[in-house]
Order: sequence, then C-alpha cells, then structure tokens
Amino acid sequence: MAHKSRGTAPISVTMVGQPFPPAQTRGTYQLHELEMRNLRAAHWQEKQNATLDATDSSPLLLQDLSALAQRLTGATRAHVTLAQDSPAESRTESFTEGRTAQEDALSFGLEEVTAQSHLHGRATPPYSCSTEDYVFYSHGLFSETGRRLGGLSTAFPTSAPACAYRAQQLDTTAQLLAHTLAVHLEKQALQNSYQAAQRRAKRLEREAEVDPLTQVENHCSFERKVAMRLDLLNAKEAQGAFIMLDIDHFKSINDIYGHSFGDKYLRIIASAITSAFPPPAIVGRVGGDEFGIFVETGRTSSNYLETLLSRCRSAVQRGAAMLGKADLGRVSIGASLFPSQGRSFSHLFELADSALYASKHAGRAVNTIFSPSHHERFNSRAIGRRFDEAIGAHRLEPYFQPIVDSGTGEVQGYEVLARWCDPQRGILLPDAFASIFKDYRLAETLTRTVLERALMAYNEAGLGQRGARPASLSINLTAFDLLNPEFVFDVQSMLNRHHLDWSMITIEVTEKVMLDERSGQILRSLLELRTRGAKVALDDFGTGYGGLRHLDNWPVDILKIDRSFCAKLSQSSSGGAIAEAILLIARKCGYEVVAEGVETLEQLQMLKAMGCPRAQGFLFARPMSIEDLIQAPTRYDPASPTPSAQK
Ligand SMILES: Nc1nc2c(ncn2[C@@H]2O[C@H](COP(=O)(O)OP(=O)(O)OP(=O)(O)O)[C@@H](O)[C@H]2O)c(=O)[nH]1
Repeated sequence: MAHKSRGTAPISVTMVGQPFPPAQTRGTYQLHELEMRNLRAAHWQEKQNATLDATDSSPLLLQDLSALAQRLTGATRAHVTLAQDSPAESRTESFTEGRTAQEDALSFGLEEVTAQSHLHGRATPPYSCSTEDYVFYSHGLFSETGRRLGGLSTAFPTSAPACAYRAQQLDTTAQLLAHTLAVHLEKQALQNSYQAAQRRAKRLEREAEVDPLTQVENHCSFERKVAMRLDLLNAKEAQGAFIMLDIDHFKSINDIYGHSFGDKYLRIIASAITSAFPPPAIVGRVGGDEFGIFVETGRTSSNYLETLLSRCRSAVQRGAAMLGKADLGRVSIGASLFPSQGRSFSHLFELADSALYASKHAGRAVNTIFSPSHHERFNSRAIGRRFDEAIGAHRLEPYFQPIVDSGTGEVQGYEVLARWCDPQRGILLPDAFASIFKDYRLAETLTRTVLERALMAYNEAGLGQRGARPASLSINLTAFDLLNPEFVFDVQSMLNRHHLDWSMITIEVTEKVMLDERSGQILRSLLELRTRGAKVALDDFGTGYGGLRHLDNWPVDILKIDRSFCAKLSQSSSGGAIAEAILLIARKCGYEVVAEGVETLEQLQMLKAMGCPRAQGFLFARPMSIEDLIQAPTRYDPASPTPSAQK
C-alpha cells in the first residue's frame, strides 16, 4: 500500500476513552500497522456475519454523508462507514501517494477510531484518540431498534478549543446520519429483495423453457422462439433452415445400455448440436430422441446448409466417441428451407419431418433436404385424404407372393402385401406411401382393409385347397395393430366371417416392432394370437439392432432371413456365413426358416445346400393380384421359372 513505501516518521497515538490493547500503546507507526492488520482480519470476520447488505450505491452515499457530517460538525475530516464496511477498504482510499505525514496521520487516526468502534461494538462513550495535531472521535450509528448500522469518525485540530457544543453537534449529527442510513438501507433491502424476486422469476421462467435433461429449449419454447424469429425474418426477407435430427435406433440403445446411459447420450448429443449451432441458432428437444434446430443461413446456397449439417454430424460423432461405444453417433437429419419451402413454424416442421423420414427410409445416418417428392411418401397428413378416398374406392388391395418349399418347389403359403392401385400413378408399393405407417389410424385401417380382403379372396378362391397341403397366409402387422387390445378379437371376427381358422395364419412382425417400448401390450397380443393357433414370424431377421435377444424373450416360430443376406450369398463369403449361422441357430432352437428375396438359381442352390427349407422371391414369383394367383401354379420348378417370375 502507498503508505508502506513512504517510510514516514512514526506517528505517536495516545488513546483517551476506551483502553487500547497494550501492544498498541507502544506507539510506533510500524507496530500500529501490524496491529491494524489484526484488527482488519477480525473485522472481516465480523463482516461475514453482517446482515446488512452493502451495495454498489453505498460508497456514494457514504461519501455524501461524510461530506455532510463534515459540514455539520465543522470537523477537519469526517468519515462515515457502514457496519460491514471494511477499514481496509477505506484505508486504500485515504492513503495516496504525495500526502504529507500530517495528512497520513489524519487519515490513520480516523481509521483507527473507525476500526476500534467496529471491533468494540457500541461506542458509548465515543472512542477517541489523539495525535500531536488532531483529536479523533468515533460515534456508533444505530437504528431505532438498536441495530448497529455504521459509524461516524471525525477529526478536529488539537489546537481548536474542546467544548460541550462540539460534543452535542457530534451526537446530533450521528443521530441524523443514523436515521438517513436506516432509511437508505431499508430502501436498499427492499430493492435487493425486489431484484432477488426478479432474478428468481427469471430463473423460473427459464426453467419452464428448457428441457431439464438436455438443457436445450423444450418443445413449447422452441416453437415459440422459432415462430418469433420467423416473424422477424419474414419482415427482413432473410433466409434460414429448419432442421430435425433424430438419433438412430435410440430405443435399442436404451435397451442395450440402460435408460440412464440413454439419458447421458441424449445430453451429449444436445451439447454437440449446440456447439455446432451456437446462438442465435435456436436448438430444442422436440421429441424423445428428436431435436429441432432453426438457423439463419443468410443468402447462401444449399451447399452452405450441407456444410452446416456435416459439421453437426461430425460434432455428434465426436461427442458420442467420448462414450466409448462403437455403435453410437448415428443420427438421421432432415431439413426444410425458409422462406422458399415454408414460412410458418408448422409448415417448416412438417416438411423437415418428411425429409427426416426420408433419411430414415434411406437407411438412416444421412441428411436429406426436403424436396416435394418427399411430401407424399413421407408425410401422412399430405397423403391421408387421398388414402381415405382410395380405401373408400377399394383401391387398397392384397397382393400375394408364394412361399415355396426350396426342395420340391411346392407352394406352402403366401405372404400378403399391400398395393395401392392408383388410377393416375399405377400400382404403388408400400415404399411409395411409407408415411401411412407413421399414423396409427391410417396404419390400422390399412392392415384391416388388406387383411379382410385377403381372407375373403383366400376363401373365395379356395387358395387353401389348391395345393397338396393347405397354404398359410402371412400377414404383416405394425406396432399400432398389436398395441390395440381389440385387434385379436377383430381378426377372430374376420376369420369367422370367412370360415377360416387361425392355423393358416402367420403373423409377420419386424424386430423393431418387438423392441417397441410399449412392448407389454405387443407381447400380450402376440401371445394371444399364438395361443389361438397363429404362428409368429420374425421378419427381416438379422437386420435389426437388438441382437438375438428377441429370440429368447419373444414368442417366435419362424425366422425370415433378410433379403440383403440372400443377395450377398453369391457375392461374398460373409453373406453365406450369416445365412448359414441363422440356419444353425434356427435348427438348434427349433425355428422354421424362410429365406426372403431369392432371385437366382445359384442363391437357391446355396440355400438348399445349407439346409434352408423354404424360400420366397422373384425366382419363383413376384407378388400378384388374386386374379393372377388363381392362374399361377401351386408348384414351381426353379430351373424353368414361370413367365411372371421373369418380369
Ligand atoms: N433414455 C431416454 N430414452 C427416452 C427418453 N425419451 C424417450 N426415450 C426413448 O426414445 C426412444 C425413441 O424411439 P424411436 O425414435 O421411436 O425409435 P428409434 O429406436 O430411435 O428408431 P429410429 O428413430 O427409427 O432409428 C423410445 O424408446 C423412448 O422410450 C428419455 O428422456 N431418456
């Protein structure tokens, strides 16, 4: 501090009034400084226990009060401190380079009495001390309730006559200051509590806006903030992108590593997205494992958006790598453009969702920027009305694809596949109306319509009796069908209506359906269907994400080897190895097996050599209408395919 470096002559201090501790009566500057340090340390302790809040505005007020006190009392210097104000702080202010030893002594004496008064509490009678030139007084400032608010320290020249008038002036001034301080501090306390309430309200408001798990905006706040931003941008003619990001196979990740690991993964993904899209971009969690992002892109090309998406994907991969699991970090992304594709939140959301669905459909882990062709395929709202019309006009039809004994070529059953016969666009495969399967009403309607018509056709055309053995009918179900507890009873009524029984029904479900978290009802429905006599086939086996655990946990009778393995049979040794492994598992566990997507004689021969009992694919026949099926053989010779199979 300034006074340390100055090496001034020692100041002798003589106490009057309350006694000082003995060490301080020795009276050299250096000794005093040591003592003062101790005093300050003790004072800081007191400060920590203080209840009044010294705020930024206090120093100003204290300066004003000090000046006022000086005027009222005629003191050479007056110094007002708050109860929790530190002598150390006022000392820094008081001692500056260039002061004379006398001025130092003045400040030092003032501080001395201040510190004493702080340390010893109530200053009655006032503390006082003197140097050669000055006499110092310290008055405590108390509220009406006796609470210590601060102190007034004053200095008078020793040469001035001491009189009763001075003592009275000091007392009156101390009372006035105490009153002023009390009012100020009360106002301050009120202000503080108002500010604290404001801060609390802000915090609560923010808490209501953020998703507690990931700390990004929750759905509601995301929508509100994006809508507000769009209003601004609409006025400015600026450009932006609405992005949807969905974690791939998150259900399985929860399933395999546990829910709390899933939570951690979600947090990591959220923070990766936020790092890739810092404010002013808006990031929100809009679903369980789905995030929305709105980012302004300026007047740049769509290449720039691609760059942003790639950057986001890399950030996600880097974040996921920290979790040390090789199968993490895969996300699907869809984006729509503002304002060229949409101007409102709901429209942009819908289009980005369609694009996201297109990414999922394309095999996941890809980015898709919306294009109109995605709309019908991947947007259930866009297709819903036309679908309802098609149902009314009986344009949703069952097609049948034979399932054949790979040894004899004999037809053992038919898989029922939905076809939409559109007058303008011809016969549409489910891929062209994939969004139907996202909407429970449309998905259920589709299953029931196609099933009812398939059973009717099966019965009327006598399909069950055409071959040497009754042919089975394999029906594809969605999670929505199985989640409906009424579904089993509805199928029972259909079977009754068409004089058929459960033994000829096979229910086909994918691994994804079996992994559905609402699996309680799905499992119950499958068990009920099986109890009634239907078989359960696990479709696309080997492509799912959940490993082999379904086989232990779920009621399964048949494994359908996915077409991707059959396609690789003749191309790579791994395709053959996987098909062989599936057949081995099936044999050991007692499952029936059907190979899907068999297209060449070579594939069939390899499957036969591995012991695969049944096959289905273009080598025998494509899915066909009931009219074509009636004409089709009940036994195929793979060596000389039928004309329909060659299409
Ligand atoms: N750990 C965790 N899981 C959640 C949370 N919210 C939702 N989920 C789960 O997230 C999963 C979302 O699954 P989906 O998006 O339907 O399916 P998916 O497995 O990601 O499949 P694709 O999106 O088609 O790749 C469900 O299983 C939910 O139970 C959460 O806060 N924490």
